[in-house]
Amino acid sequence: SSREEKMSVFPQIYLKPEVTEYLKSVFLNKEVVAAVGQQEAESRFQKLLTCLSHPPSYTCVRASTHLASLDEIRHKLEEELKNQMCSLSAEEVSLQIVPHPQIPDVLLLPVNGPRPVKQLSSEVVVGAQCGSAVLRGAHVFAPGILASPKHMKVGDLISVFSDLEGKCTRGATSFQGSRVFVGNGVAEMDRSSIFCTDEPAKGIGVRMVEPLYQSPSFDGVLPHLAFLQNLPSVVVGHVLGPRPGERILDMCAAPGGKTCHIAALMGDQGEVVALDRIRNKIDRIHQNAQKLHLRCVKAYCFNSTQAVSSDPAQTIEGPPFPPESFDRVLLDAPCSGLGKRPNMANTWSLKEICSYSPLQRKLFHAAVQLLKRGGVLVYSTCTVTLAENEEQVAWALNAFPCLMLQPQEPHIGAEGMLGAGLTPEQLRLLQRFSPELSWDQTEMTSPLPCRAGRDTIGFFIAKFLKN
Ligand SMILES: C[S@@+](CC[C@H](N)C(=O)[O-])C[C@H]1O[C@@H](n2cnc3c(N)ncnc32)[C@H](O)[C@@H]1O
Repeated sequence: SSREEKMSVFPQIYLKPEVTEYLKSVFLNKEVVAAVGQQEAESRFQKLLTCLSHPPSYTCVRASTHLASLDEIRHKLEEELKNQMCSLSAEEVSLQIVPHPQIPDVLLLPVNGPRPVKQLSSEVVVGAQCGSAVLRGAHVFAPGILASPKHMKVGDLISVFSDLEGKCTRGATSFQGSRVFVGNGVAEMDRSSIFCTDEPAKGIGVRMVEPLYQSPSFDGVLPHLAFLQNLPSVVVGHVLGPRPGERILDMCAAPGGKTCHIAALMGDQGEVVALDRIRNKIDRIHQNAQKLHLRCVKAYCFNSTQAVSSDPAQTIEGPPFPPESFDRVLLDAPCSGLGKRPNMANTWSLKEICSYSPLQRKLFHAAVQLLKRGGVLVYSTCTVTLAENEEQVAWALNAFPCLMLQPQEPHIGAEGMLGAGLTPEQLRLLQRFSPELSWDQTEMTSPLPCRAGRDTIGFFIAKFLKN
């Protein structure tokens, strides 16, 4: 269709063939095929592979409504971004910031793209992660640069390419492997200050002037009021529903996006305990909490599978904790991450993709023990497999008879996917963000708030009550 041509500028996400086969068997499982037919199931799977390599059509900002009203934040943001864009030509400045109709602390900004941009002969190659950030409005930071022309000088106009499979060596002068064009920019550093320094280079290396997908760059813009976060991640905080004064556990918290949201929803009253296994990621949680003026966050480096204390008289403040210590627990589990967008290539083996389920169950065990009776447990992932989502729910309901699925508020994603043996009522209680379901109906002309509920990263949320 013409929309396909307009929307799909990148090839489908590249996965190892064994991973593609596996995912196909998931999306074309017996229950799904029986319900929608072979052809529709196949079509959804192909759309999934296509939309994963493309960025969502809007940028989602979580507004610090614990510090100012949404309207104030929207006006300030408009001012800031207008200043930033004054260098662009008048017709390019069409700034539209829209509040989400169902989520009281979300502002949406449309992404303009894909735009027709001409490739130049001078080329910079960046890592895939950097390339994805550029597609979501970022400039190129020096550490992301892998290859640059031999004589690149400040002010040179260059095309930026993303290295899909991580094959480009740092410091190369050219690269012919698989890569995609993400736009044009102006070099802010010359080659020698990027590669020939004792310390790793810092700051913007290439300022994007003609990005393929254009959205305002949020680097340093109102850092205490505007936090970039994927829409489903913001939904998680609301579904957890923390209240002022409660004690909340965020078991896999770094870099703390959801932790800070939870603290903000509590008006910074109570306690949010944030754990993560990786030490240097704990600093990021502290930095984010400080940036957003939140004091009720306590972050610890800890393996959450060991977070339950066997000593019921445990009195120290930090982990491990006695059973039934928390009013609510968030398990935003480490996962295969296959829902992330844009993601043009994933070089993982099937074994790696399938390695998360046992860890998720261990974490789930600890989560259930640490939760008070009458408390709420939210389980979430940013992946699309059944094994890490609906099958984990089926397992949990069986392993912990005290758990009951709960309705979610807001519920803007689809329901759970068929194939894990859950009942229709159970599936309706689950929230699965499935961008493939509306990839070619999500007209760019349809109103932004409508698009925003569907054109998201792939994501999954389950909410339980412990009796
Ligand atoms: C999906 S990310 C969390 C994102 C975070 N909730 C946010 O919204 O910013 C999963 C995190 O789990 C952490 N992790 C993995 N295994 C863990 C374990 N056994 N205990 C604690 N944290 C773990 C990883 O280091 C990673 O930061």
